[in-house]
Amino acid sequence: MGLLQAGKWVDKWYDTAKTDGKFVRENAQFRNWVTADGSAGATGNAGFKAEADRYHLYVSLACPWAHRTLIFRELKGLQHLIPVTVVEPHMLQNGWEFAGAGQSANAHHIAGADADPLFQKDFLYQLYLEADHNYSGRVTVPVLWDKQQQTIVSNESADIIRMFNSAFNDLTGNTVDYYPAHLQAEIERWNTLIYPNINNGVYRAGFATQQAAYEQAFDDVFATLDTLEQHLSNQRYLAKEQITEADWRLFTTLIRFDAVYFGHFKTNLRRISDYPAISAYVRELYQQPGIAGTVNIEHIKQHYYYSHDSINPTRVVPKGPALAFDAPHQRERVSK
Ligand SMILES: N[C@@H](CCC(=O)N[C@@H](CS)C(=O)NCC(=O)O)C(=O)O
Repeated sequence: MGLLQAGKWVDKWYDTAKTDGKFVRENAQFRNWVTADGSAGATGNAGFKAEADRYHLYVSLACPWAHRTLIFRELKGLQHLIPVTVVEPHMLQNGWEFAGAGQSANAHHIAGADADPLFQKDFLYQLYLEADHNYSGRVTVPVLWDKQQQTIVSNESADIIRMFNSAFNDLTGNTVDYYPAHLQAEIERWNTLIYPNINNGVYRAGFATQQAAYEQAFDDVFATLDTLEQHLSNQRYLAKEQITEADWRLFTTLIRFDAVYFGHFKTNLRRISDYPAISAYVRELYQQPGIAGTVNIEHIKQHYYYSHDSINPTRVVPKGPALAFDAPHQRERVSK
């Protein structure tokens, strides 16, 4: 694990020395937007028009942030417009790597990872350098690449799913809206609760290097899960009557929770399977068309347990737990 400093790869772990052992996530730096007509989006530059055979998505199947973008690619019928490349789950001294030549010592090829079809790179950091040869910062997935301008459109999943939600509608004819105007305030309210306390909350617990920082994150995670359990006991989805962006953003953390966060990140007060409403809600989302195919528990477990050797130095990957996301959910019984 490492980062780029003025275009040079440096192998070092997160620095929590200056933050009392707290993990502080760095902001994504490529923040352009694909739009229907190529006009500028909320941030970044204009010039990224929604077109077929122009954009390429790089993801890890292990990563909850990248997972959001894969889900929206499915839900919005973008599979034929935006090809996807999956990195190896083991993220080691060279960061994320592609299948094929040049693997780091210790890295094993895991089924389902791809070579880089655009540049035949070995490592994801080399793709970042194609976009900016002087880049300084973390090298993260997801990456939405523009083959025309030969640059990264965005490496921020929250933005990429909003682009996928609407920018390509004229090309796909798929107008299902996961961020509808009348629910936006409520979606934002949920995102504001769930991002720091759940999505990033499990990371704050897992990457904390001091007891107090860990315990604060742990308490935030379980206080918020209690709030969610109560809400989802009476409401089928987060924002009223329909599945929205807020549900999918929550889903990618919940689906990983019992397999990795409970053990590896020590968020172990309760499992998701101990929460009746939340666990049925996860099963309902998992059983939506196209979603099960985006969930790869093997990549998820291999990534976390094998890559983070400061947390799990033996790199032994657990066999369990048994998971039953296909079991009946019976969420139609919950009033909307
Ligand atoms: N803000 C980014 C965060 C992405 C992110 O942190 N991805 C992780 C994998 S789950 C990563 O690539 N980490 C590598 C690193 O931090 O060096 C997003 O949501 O897109």
